[in-house]
Amino acid sequence: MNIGIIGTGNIASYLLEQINHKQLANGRVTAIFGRNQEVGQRLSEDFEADFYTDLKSFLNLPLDIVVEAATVEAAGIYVKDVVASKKDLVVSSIGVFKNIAFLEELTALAESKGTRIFLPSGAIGGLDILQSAKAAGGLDRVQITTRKSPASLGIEADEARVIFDGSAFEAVGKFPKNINVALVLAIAGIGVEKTKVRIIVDPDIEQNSHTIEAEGEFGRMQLQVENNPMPSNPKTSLLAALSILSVLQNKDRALRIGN
Ligand SMILES: NC(=O)C1=CN([C@@H]2O[C@H](COP(=O)(O)OP(=O)(O)OC[C@H]3O[C@@H](n4cnc5c(N)ncnc54)[C@H](O)[C@@H]3O)[C@@H](O)[C@H]2O)C=CC1
Ligand SMILES: O=C([O-])CC(=O)C(=O)O
Repeated sequence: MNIGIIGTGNIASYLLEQINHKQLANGRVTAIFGRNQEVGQRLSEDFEADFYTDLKSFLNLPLDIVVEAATVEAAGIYVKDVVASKKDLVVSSIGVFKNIAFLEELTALAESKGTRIFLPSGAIGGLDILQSAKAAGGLDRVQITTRKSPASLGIEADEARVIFDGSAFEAVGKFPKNINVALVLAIAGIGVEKTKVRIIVDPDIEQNSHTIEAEGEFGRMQLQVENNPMPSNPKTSLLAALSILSVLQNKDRALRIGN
Protein backbone atom coordinates (compact mmCIF):
# COMPACT_ATOMS: atom_id res chain seq x y z
CA MET A 1 0.00 0.00 0.00
CA ASN A 2 1.36 3.41 -1.02
CA ILE A 3 0.36 6.04 1.53
CA GLY A 4 0.40 9.80 0.98
CA ILE A 5 0.20 12.32 3.82
CA ILE A 6 -1.09 15.90 3.65
CA GLY A 7 0.70 17.94 6.35
CA THR A 8 4.20 18.04 7.77
CA GLY A 9 3.41 18.47 11.47
CA ASN A 10 3.22 16.31 14.53
CA ILE A 11 0.81 13.55 13.31
CA ALA A 12 2.57 13.36 9.93
CA SER A 13 5.98 12.92 11.59
CA TYR A 14 4.59 10.31 13.98
CA LEU A 15 3.07 8.26 11.14
CA LEU A 16 6.29 8.47 9.13
CA GLU A 17 8.24 7.13 12.08
CA GLN A 18 5.82 4.29 12.87
CA ILE A 19 5.26 3.24 9.26
CA ASN A 20 8.51 3.91 7.38
CA HIS A 21 10.99 3.26 10.18
CA LYS A 22 9.14 0.76 12.38
CA GLN A 23 7.11 -0.97 9.62
CA LEU A 24 3.92 -0.92 11.70
CA ALA A 25 1.56 -0.86 8.69
CA ASN A 26 1.29 -2.96 5.59
CA GLY A 27 2.79 -0.33 3.28
CA ARG A 28 4.96 2.76 3.17
CA VAL A 29 4.46 6.49 3.14
CA THR A 30 5.80 7.25 -0.31
CA ALA A 31 4.81 10.93 -0.57
CA ILE A 32 4.17 13.95 1.62
CA PHE A 33 2.32 17.10 0.57
CA GLY A 34 2.81 20.38 2.43
CA ARG A 35 3.64 24.05 2.28
CA ASN A 36 6.73 24.21 4.44
CA GLN A 37 9.63 23.48 2.09
CA GLU A 38 12.24 23.27 4.83
CA VAL A 39 10.34 20.84 7.08
CA GLY A 40 9.11 18.85 4.06
CA GLN A 41 12.65 18.42 2.77
CA ARG A 42 13.84 17.24 6.17
CA LEU A 43 11.02 14.68 6.47
CA SER A 44 11.71 13.56 2.91
CA GLU A 45 15.35 12.85 3.74
CA ASP A 46 14.70 11.28 7.15
CA PHE A 47 11.96 8.94 5.95
CA GLU A 48 12.68 8.43 2.25
CA ALA A 49 9.37 9.81 1.01
CA ASP A 50 9.05 12.37 -1.78
CA PHE A 51 7.92 15.86 -0.80
CA TYR A 52 5.48 17.90 -2.93
CA THR A 53 4.16 21.44 -2.69
CA ASP A 54 1.95 20.99 -5.75
CA LEU A 55 -1.25 19.08 -5.02
CA LYS A 56 -1.81 18.01 -8.62
CA SER A 57 1.62 16.35 -8.87
CA PHE A 58 1.05 14.68 -5.47
CA LEU A 59 -2.34 13.31 -6.52
CA ASN A 60 -1.00 12.10 -9.87
CA LEU A 61 1.17 9.58 -7.97
CA PRO A 62 0.01 5.96 -7.65
CA LEU A 63 -1.15 6.40 -4.05
CA ASP A 64 -3.68 3.95 -2.57
CA ILE A 65 -4.67 6.14 0.34
CA VAL A 66 -4.14 9.74 1.45
CA VAL A 67 -4.11 10.79 5.11
CA GLU A 68 -5.08 14.39 5.82
CA ALA A 69 -3.09 15.51 8.89
CA ALA A 70 -3.15 19.28 8.45
CA THR A 71 -5.95 21.59 9.67
CA VAL A 72 -9.72 21.99 9.30
CA GLU A 73 -9.09 24.85 6.87
CA ALA A 74 -6.60 22.86 4.77
CA ALA A 75 -8.90 19.83 4.73
CA GLY A 76 -11.60 22.07 3.25
CA ILE A 77 -9.25 22.94 0.40
CA TYR A 78 -7.87 19.47 -0.40
CA VAL A 79 -10.08 16.52 0.53
CA LYS A 80 -12.46 16.76 -2.42
CA ASP A 81 -9.56 16.60 -4.89
CA VAL A 82 -8.23 13.51 -3.10
CA VAL A 83 -11.49 11.63 -3.57
CA ALA A 84 -11.94 12.95 -7.12
CA SER A 85 -8.53 11.47 -7.95
CA LYS A 86 -9.84 8.04 -6.83
CA LYS A 87 -7.77 7.71 -3.70
CA ASP A 88 -9.06 6.36 -0.38
CA LEU A 89 -9.04 9.13 2.23
CA VAL A 90 -8.43 9.32 5.99
CA VAL A 91 -9.49 12.62 7.57
CA SER A 92 -7.97 13.82 10.86
CA SER A 93 -9.48 17.31 10.82
CA ILE A 94 -13.05 16.08 11.06
CA GLY A 95 -14.21 19.60 11.90
CA VAL A 96 -14.23 20.14 8.13
CA PHE A 97 -17.56 18.29 8.17
CA LYS A 98 -19.35 20.69 10.49
CA ASN A 99 -21.61 21.40 7.53
CA ILE A 100 -22.86 17.86 7.10
CA ALA A 101 -23.89 18.58 3.51
CA PHE A 102 -20.17 18.57 2.64
CA LEU A 103 -19.70 15.09 4.12
CA GLU A 104 -22.75 13.87 2.18
CA GLU A 105 -21.40 15.38 -1.04
CA LEU A 106 -17.96 13.82 -0.47
CA THR A 107 -19.49 10.43 0.35
CA ALA A 108 -21.54 10.50 -2.87
CA LEU A 109 -18.36 11.36 -4.79
CA ALA A 110 -16.50 8.46 -3.14
CA GLU A 111 -19.34 6.10 -4.06
CA SER A 112 -19.20 7.23 -7.69
CA LYS A 113 -15.38 6.84 -7.76
CA GLY A 114 -15.35 3.49 -5.92
CA THR A 115 -13.22 4.81 -3.05
CA ARG A 116 -13.63 4.92 0.72
CA ILE A 117 -13.50 7.65 3.36
CA PHE A 118 -12.27 6.79 6.86
CA LEU A 119 -13.08 8.96 9.88
CA PRO A 120 -10.84 7.66 12.68
CA SER A 121 -12.15 7.72 16.23
CA GLY A 122 -9.22 10.05 17.00
CA ALA A 123 -8.65 11.00 20.61
CA ILE A 124 -11.91 9.40 21.84
CA GLY A 125 -13.85 6.13 21.77
CA GLY A 126 -17.43 4.95 22.17
CA LEU A 127 -18.40 5.54 18.52
CA ASP A 128 -19.29 1.86 18.22
CA ILE A 129 -21.80 2.21 21.06
CA LEU A 130 -23.39 5.33 19.55
CA GLN A 131 -23.76 3.69 16.15
CA SER A 132 -25.29 0.55 17.66
CA ALA A 133 -27.54 2.65 19.90
CA LYS A 134 -28.99 4.55 16.94
CA ALA A 135 -29.25 1.58 14.55
CA ALA A 136 -33.00 1.40 15.16
CA GLY A 137 -33.41 5.02 16.28
CA GLY A 138 -33.71 5.77 19.99
CA LEU A 139 -30.43 7.58 20.79
CA ASP A 140 -31.59 10.62 22.72
CA ARG A 141 -28.67 12.48 24.30
CA VAL A 142 -24.91 12.75 23.65
CA GLN A 143 -22.48 15.04 25.46
CA ILE A 144 -18.71 15.39 25.54
CA THR A 145 -16.79 17.21 28.25
CA THR A 146 -13.21 17.99 27.26
CA ARG A 147 -10.67 19.07 29.85
CA LYS A 148 -7.31 20.35 28.68
CA SER A 149 -4.36 22.24 30.10
CA PRO A 150 -3.79 25.94 29.31
CA ALA A 151 -0.81 24.91 27.09
CA SER A 152 -2.99 22.53 25.13
CA LEU A 153 -5.74 25.11 24.61
CA GLY A 154 -3.31 27.96 24.06
CA ILE A 155 -4.92 30.17 26.74
CA GLU A 156 -3.90 31.29 30.21
CA ALA A 157 -5.76 30.17 33.33
CA ASP A 158 -5.01 30.18 37.09
CA GLU A 159 -7.92 27.92 37.97
CA ALA A 160 -10.21 25.45 36.23
CA ARG A 161 -13.09 27.09 34.36
CA VAL A 162 -15.59 26.29 31.64
CA ILE A 163 -14.58 28.15 28.50
CA PHE A 164 -17.23 26.77 26.19
CA ASP A 165 -20.69 25.27 26.57
CA GLY A 166 -22.70 24.74 23.41
CA SER A 167 -23.22 22.57 20.35
CA ALA A 168 -20.59 20.58 18.44
CA PHE A 169 -21.21 22.88 15.48
CA GLU A 170 -20.27 26.01 17.46
CA ALA A 171 -17.39 24.26 19.28
CA VAL A 172 -15.55 23.34 16.11
CA GLY A 173 -15.93 26.89 14.77
CA LYS A 174 -14.29 28.27 17.94
CA PHE A 175 -11.66 25.56 18.65
CA PRO A 176 -10.83 23.94 15.30
CA LYS A 177 -7.54 22.45 16.53
CA ASN A 178 -8.92 21.11 19.80
CA ILE A 179 -12.35 19.65 19.35
CA ASN A 180 -12.43 17.56 16.16
CA VAL A 181 -13.52 14.77 18.53
CA ALA A 182 -16.90 16.48 18.96
CA LEU A 183 -17.51 16.28 15.23
CA VAL A 184 -16.82 12.58 14.88
CA LEU A 185 -19.03 12.03 17.91
CA ALA A 186 -21.81 14.07 16.28
CA ILE A 187 -21.51 12.22 12.97
CA ALA A 188 -21.62 8.82 14.72
CA GLY A 189 -24.46 9.91 16.97
CA ILE A 190 -27.19 12.55 16.87
CA GLY A 191 -25.71 15.32 14.72
CA VAL A 192 -23.84 18.60 15.13
CA GLU A 193 -26.64 20.65 16.67
CA LYS A 194 -27.87 18.14 19.24
CA THR A 195 -24.43 16.94 20.41
CA LYS A 196 -23.49 19.01 23.44
CA VAL A 197 -19.90 20.10 24.16
CA ARG A 198 -18.28 21.51 27.28
CA ILE A 199 -14.63 22.58 27.24
CA ILE A 200 -12.80 23.17 30.51
CA VAL A 201 -9.35 24.70 30.86
CA ASP A 202 -7.59 23.24 33.88
CA PRO A 203 -4.09 24.33 35.01
CA ASP A 204 -3.82 21.28 37.31
CA ILE A 205 -3.83 18.66 34.57
CA GLU A 206 -1.36 17.65 31.92
CA GLN A 207 -3.49 15.13 30.07
CA ASN A 208 -6.26 15.79 27.55
CA SER A 209 -9.35 14.23 29.07
CA HIS A 210 -12.61 13.54 27.24
CA THR A 211 -15.74 12.28 29.00
CA ILE A 212 -18.56 11.07 26.78
CA GLU A 213 -22.06 10.51 28.06
CA ALA A 214 -24.93 9.10 26.06
CA GLU A 215 -28.45 8.01 26.83
CA GLY A 216 -31.24 6.35 24.88
CA GLU A 217 -33.39 3.27 24.49
CA PHE A 218 -30.25 1.10 24.86
CA GLY A 219 -29.51 2.48 28.34
CA ARG A 220 -26.68 4.79 29.42
CA MET A 221 -23.00 5.08 28.60
CA GLN A 222 -20.21 7.01 30.28
CA LEU A 223 -16.67 6.76 28.96
CA GLN A 224 -13.63 8.72 29.99
CA VAL A 225 -10.23 8.78 28.30
CA GLU A 226 -7.24 10.49 29.86
CA ASN A 227 -4.91 11.02 26.96
CA ASN A 228 -1.22 11.71 27.05
CA PRO A 229 -0.53 14.70 24.82
CA MET A 230 2.06 14.37 22.08
CA PRO A 231 5.41 15.95 23.00
CA SER A 232 5.64 17.99 19.81
CA ASN A 233 2.06 19.33 19.99
CA PRO A 234 0.24 19.26 23.36
CA LYS A 235 -3.08 20.10 21.65
CA THR A 236 -3.03 16.65 20.06
CA SER A 237 -3.38 13.41 22.03
CA LEU A 238 -1.23 10.41 21.19
CA LEU A 239 -4.43 8.36 20.83
CA ALA A 240 -5.45 10.53 17.83
CA ALA A 241 -2.29 9.60 15.93
CA LEU A 242 -2.59 5.95 17.03
CA SER A 243 -6.16 5.80 15.70
CA ILE A 244 -4.96 6.80 12.22
CA LEU A 245 -2.23 4.16 12.37
CA SER A 246 -4.88 1.63 13.38
CA VAL A 247 -7.11 2.60 10.41
CA LEU A 248 -4.14 2.01 8.08
CA GLN A 249 -3.39 -1.35 9.72
CA ASN A 250 -6.99 -2.59 9.50
CA LYS A 251 -8.35 -1.14 6.27
CA ASP A 252 -7.95 -4.24 4.09
CA ARG A 253 -8.36 -6.94 6.73
CA ALA A 254 -11.00 -9.63 6.22
CA LEU A 255 -11.81 -9.56 9.94
CA ARG A 256 -13.62 -6.51 11.32
CA ILE A 257 -13.99 -5.91 15.03
CA GLY A 258 -16.77 -3.63 16.25
CA ASN A 259 -19.51 -2.23 14.05
N1 LIG B 1 -9.71 13.66 15.24
C1 LIG B 1 -8.99 13.91 16.32
O1 LIG B 1 -9.21 13.34 17.40
C2 LIG B 1 -7.90 14.90 16.23
C3 LIG B 1 -7.69 15.61 15.08
N2 LIG B 1 -6.68 16.51 14.98
C4 LIG B 1 -6.51 17.21 13.71
O2 LIG B 1 -5.28 16.82 13.17
C5 LIG B 1 -4.59 17.97 12.68
C6 LIG B 1 -3.10 17.73 12.67
O3 LIG B 1 -2.63 17.57 13.98
P1 LIG B 1 -1.09 17.81 14.32
O4 LIG B 1 -0.25 17.09 13.36
O5 LIG B 1 -0.93 17.53 15.77
O6 LIG B 1 -0.98 19.38 14.06
P2 LIG B 1 0.34 20.23 13.69
O7 LIG B 1 -0.03 21.64 14.00
O8 LIG B 1 1.54 19.65 14.34
O9 LIG B 1 0.49 20.04 12.13
C7 LIG B 1 -0.38 20.60 11.20
C8 LIG B 1 0.30 20.65 9.86
O10 LIG B 1 -0.61 21.15 8.87
C9 LIG B 1 0.12 21.95 7.96
N3 LIG B 1 -0.79 22.82 7.22
C10 LIG B 1 -1.57 23.81 7.68
N4 LIG B 1 -2.25 24.39 6.66
C11 LIG B 1 -1.86 23.73 5.53
C12 LIG B 1 -2.18 23.87 4.16
N5 LIG B 1 -3.06 24.78 3.74
N6 LIG B 1 -1.60 23.03 3.28
C13 LIG B 1 -0.73 22.07 3.68
N7 LIG B 1 -0.38 21.90 4.98
C14 LIG B 1 -0.95 22.73 5.89
C15 LIG B 1 1.08 22.72 8.86
O11 LIG B 1 2.14 23.24 8.12
C16 LIG B 1 1.51 21.59 9.80
O12 LIG B 1 2.56 20.87 9.21
C17 LIG B 1 -5.05 19.10 13.63
O13 LIG B 1 -4.95 20.36 13.02
C18 LIG B 1 -6.50 18.72 13.86
O14 LIG B 1 -7.30 19.32 12.85
C19 LIG B 1 -5.82 16.71 16.03
C20 LIG B 1 -6.00 16.04 17.20
C21 LIG B 1 -7.07 15.11 17.42
O1 LIG C 1 -6.28 15.33 20.67
C1 LIG C 1 -7.27 15.61 21.38
O2 LIG C 1 -7.36 15.31 22.59
C2 LIG C 1 -8.47 16.27 20.78
C3 LIG C 1 -8.19 17.25 19.73
O3 LIG C 1 -7.20 17.95 19.73
C4 LIG C 1 -9.20 17.40 18.67
O4 LIG C 1 -10.22 16.69 18.72
O5 LIG C 1 -8.98 18.22 17.75
